[in-house]
Amino acid sequence: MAALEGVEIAGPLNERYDEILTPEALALLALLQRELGGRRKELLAARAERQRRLSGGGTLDFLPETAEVRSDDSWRVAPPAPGLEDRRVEITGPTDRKMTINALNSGAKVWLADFEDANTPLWNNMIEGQLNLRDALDRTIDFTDSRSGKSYALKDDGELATIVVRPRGWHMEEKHLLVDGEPMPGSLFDFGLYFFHCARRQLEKGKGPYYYLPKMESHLEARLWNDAFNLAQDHLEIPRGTIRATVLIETIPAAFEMEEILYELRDHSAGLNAGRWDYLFSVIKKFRDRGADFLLPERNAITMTAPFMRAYTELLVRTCHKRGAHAIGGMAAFIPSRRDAEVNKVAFEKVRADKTREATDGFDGSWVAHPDLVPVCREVFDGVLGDRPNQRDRLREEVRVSASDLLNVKATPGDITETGLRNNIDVALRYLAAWLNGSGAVAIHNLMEDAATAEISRSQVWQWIYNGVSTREGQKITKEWVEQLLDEELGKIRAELGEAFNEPGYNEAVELFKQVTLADEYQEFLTTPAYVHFP
Ligand SMILES: CC(=O)SCCNC(=O)CCNC(=O)[C@H](O)C(C)(C)COP(=O)(O)OP(=O)(O)OC[C@H]1O[C@@H](n2cnc3c(N)ncnc32)[C@H](O)[C@@H]1OP(=O)(O)O
Ligand SMILES: O=CC(=O)O
Ligand SMILES: [Mg+2]
Repeated sequence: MAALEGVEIAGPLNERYDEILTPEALALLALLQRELGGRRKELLAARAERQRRLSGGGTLDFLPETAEVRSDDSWRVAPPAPGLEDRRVEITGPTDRKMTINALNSGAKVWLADFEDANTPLWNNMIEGQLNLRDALDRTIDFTDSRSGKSYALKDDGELATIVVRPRGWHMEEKHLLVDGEPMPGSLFDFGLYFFHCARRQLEKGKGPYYYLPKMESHLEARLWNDAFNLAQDHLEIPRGTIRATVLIETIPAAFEMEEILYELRDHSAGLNAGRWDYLFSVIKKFRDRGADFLLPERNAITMTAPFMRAYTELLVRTCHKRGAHAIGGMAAFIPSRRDAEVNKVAFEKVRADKTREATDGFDGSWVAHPDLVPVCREVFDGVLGDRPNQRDRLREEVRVSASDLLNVKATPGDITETGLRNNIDVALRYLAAWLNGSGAVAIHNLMEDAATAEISRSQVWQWIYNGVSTREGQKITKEWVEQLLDEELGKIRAELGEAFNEPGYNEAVELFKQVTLADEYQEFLTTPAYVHFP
């Protein structure tokens, strides 16, 4: 349907979707795409070019052409915006109606409202998520669970978390909105719709339009975001610098450009976050064909104390605080259970230890995946921060991190075992089945799984096959063996789920799994071929 000159909506217009896809909102999206879409494509091509260099034996290093940005001590990012001074606990999660209310009520300082790792980009999820955010700001959101009869409503405004929206990354497209015949970039679609509908609503409440920016690979990608912000602010006559964005440093190339990323976004910057799961995925992806020097142990064996992970988080805190920016910690994957006291105990202990390390290292706050973990994270940061809203004054000037520290992957302790291989297969299958069914975040074996963690699982399998790796037990990992284990793991899931086993869903998951692990060519993102499965 042509909604505006050159703009076509190719998805169904369900109830209330016209409240989000208004001609004025679509005009902003078209402007963003027409002005910035070409540069987005060039930057994606630059990613591919960098990959060719890495696959050819190249390396990553701090950029000589931006040395001045790093050595110039005079610049700082903008001061924290209202609602973002104190970020000691941030809860993350998808934007369905119940989770929206639960997250806002959770007692966390910030809610990362997720259109990305924790979300399946079904058309319905994208538009209804925008409606839920707008309804939450208008306080017209409520929800009654038809099964339990439980009703949900927002607490008073003063008790709610500050909303920070995470749009999709630069690589994804929203195929249900075409501008001049081309799919709209998912990033600009999510950013633009939230900005159009909620920027003024947020300002009226004394806060602002805030974002988390995922999966960037260079400071030039940050510059593109900054230009999108200026374009959108000018278009709606909202002063430049009103938007604030926290960038996830979750790719290995971006770790070499942290300071430049802050610089590009300095008038809009709200700091950096250590997105550990995508970071691990990126390390595997970028060096997937480089043999033993870049082989990590199986995913459950890799911890934040591995030397290359410490180098990255230490550098992140140091860089942020040098520039007056917040440094926010990442996600410990342990999920509590309200039904199993032992699972709960383990989750609390693990999360407490993780948050303690972060708070001691100088982070200003951190993420949790579940409301029951909010008090754990808050207590730990209260212990370090006391009444101070953050510890940006802890400069960590003693930290020294070199390029080789960031790339020191092979010093990571741990093994590759048959159990680890089976776990990667099992988790990837279960996650893919859930994702295709519309859930982008799920608890599997008491761990939070989302797009980033699933990327690690499937990339490890591809990397082990490609590099002819043998398990600790001495068995070589081949396509044939993986296919055999795939059948076995699928059989176990079928037996465990019984009648709940969704045969067509798992068949699709298996097909996708094979596509992203057994094909000779590596797929850059699991979600790209997966998205093709949606109408
Ligand atoms: C790598 C990264 O990017 S990390 C960030 C992205 N990942 C995420 O955001 C994951 C967020 N977490 C989640 O989605 C969920 O916690 C899951 C899927 C892992 C587990 O969810 P569930 O199985 O529903 O957990 P559980 O049954 O214990 O939930 C208990 C209650 O807490 C609520 N809840 C759980 N997690 C969240 C959350 N993140 N936000 C809001 N509410 C939540 C549930 O809705 C449920 O509410 P109810 O009692 O009113 O029905
Ligand atoms: O988005 C966060 C991550 O760890 O990935
Ligand atoms: Mg991520």
